[in-house]
Amino acid sequence: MTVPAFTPIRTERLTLRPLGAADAAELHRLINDWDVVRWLSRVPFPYPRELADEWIASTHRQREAGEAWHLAIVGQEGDKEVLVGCAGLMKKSADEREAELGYWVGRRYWGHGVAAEAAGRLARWGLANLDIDRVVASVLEGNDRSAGVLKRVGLREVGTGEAHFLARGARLPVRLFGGGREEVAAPPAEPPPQAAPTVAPVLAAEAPPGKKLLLVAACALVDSDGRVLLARRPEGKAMAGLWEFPGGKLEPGETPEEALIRELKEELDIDVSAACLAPFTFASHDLGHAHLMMPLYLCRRWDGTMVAREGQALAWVRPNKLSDYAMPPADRPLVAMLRDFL
Ligand SMILES: Nc1nc2c([nH]c(=O)n2[C@H]2C[C@H](O)[C@@H](COP(=O)(O)OP(=O)(O)OP(=O)(O)O)O2)c(=O)[nH]1
Repeated sequence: MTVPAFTPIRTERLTLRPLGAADAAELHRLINDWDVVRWLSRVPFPYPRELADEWIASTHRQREAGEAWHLAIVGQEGDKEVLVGCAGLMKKSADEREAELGYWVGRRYWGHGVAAEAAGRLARWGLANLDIDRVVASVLEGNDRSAGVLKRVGLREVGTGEAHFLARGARLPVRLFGGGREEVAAPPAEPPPQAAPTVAPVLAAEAPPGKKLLLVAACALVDSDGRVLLARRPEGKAMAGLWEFPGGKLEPGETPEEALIRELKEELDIDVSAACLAPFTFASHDLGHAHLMMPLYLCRRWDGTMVAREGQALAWVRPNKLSDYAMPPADRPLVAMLRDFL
């Protein structure tokens, strides 16, 4: 199996990238510090220098096996790249749909929000790109700084437990945290500007009662082998990491067919004519904040070479394998209908 090269993950100030042999000396210098190690469960103290080399090599094997993604947190000092700490996501097994988030930051970089920036981005990246639905973490009782980081990432405290702490040679109480896509969403956006008090009652009176109807047009593209195209919702969108039928929201004044022709061009660079869009079925689903009404079309003919223009992962899937892909809840009945029809 070939594992694609890992594309570094960037935040405003930091880069998360695989560790290399050249990081070992600095990693050792940062982690061989009781104030760092005393909060970490799987790290010995003192930390032998050779362990840094061994551990870095093991991170590559674990990533290739699809079990763990341990990454260097790297910052900039002037024009120099500096190792700041490490962050990782670990699965108990490759087919597990949950990953444990862990991180540490070298003492000299404390107090700058580095851990929350790196751990938050890694958690969102994991939910969008690994086949997981939940991120969990634990912190040693008394480590309030780390509990604060997890809360800023969006994880909720869900209970207590115990874990073995290697450097302390004991089982100790931990606080447990967890969260899914909803909780670990993108950082809160700027609050919308407050409407002037004189205007607000007028707006309220004009707002239609009931839930907003969200109109989305979607398409099952079917190739000559009878496989269906699924696209993965990218990081930053709601339900990131779930697989969906290409498509999108109707813009004002658009028909569903027009919206689909536009979306298929924008997302996949293909040209589709309205005559090739066959109405198939629809989804009607409560999204909480709105009600989704989504016609699903079938399309077997298009022009142009398909390109994932938004960097989204694509998969051509046999109808009987569609249910192996995690999809938004609204799509579940559609999958069953497609399987029966195709
Ligand atoms: N395209 C598509 N959307 C789906 C599917 N299932 C499902 O629940 N949805 C929901 C997810 C979103 O709430 C909504 C689509 O909105 P979106 O944000 O992806 O639409 P868009 O492409 O216009 O995106 P944007 O420009 O607003 O970012 O429909 C599906 O199979 N395909």
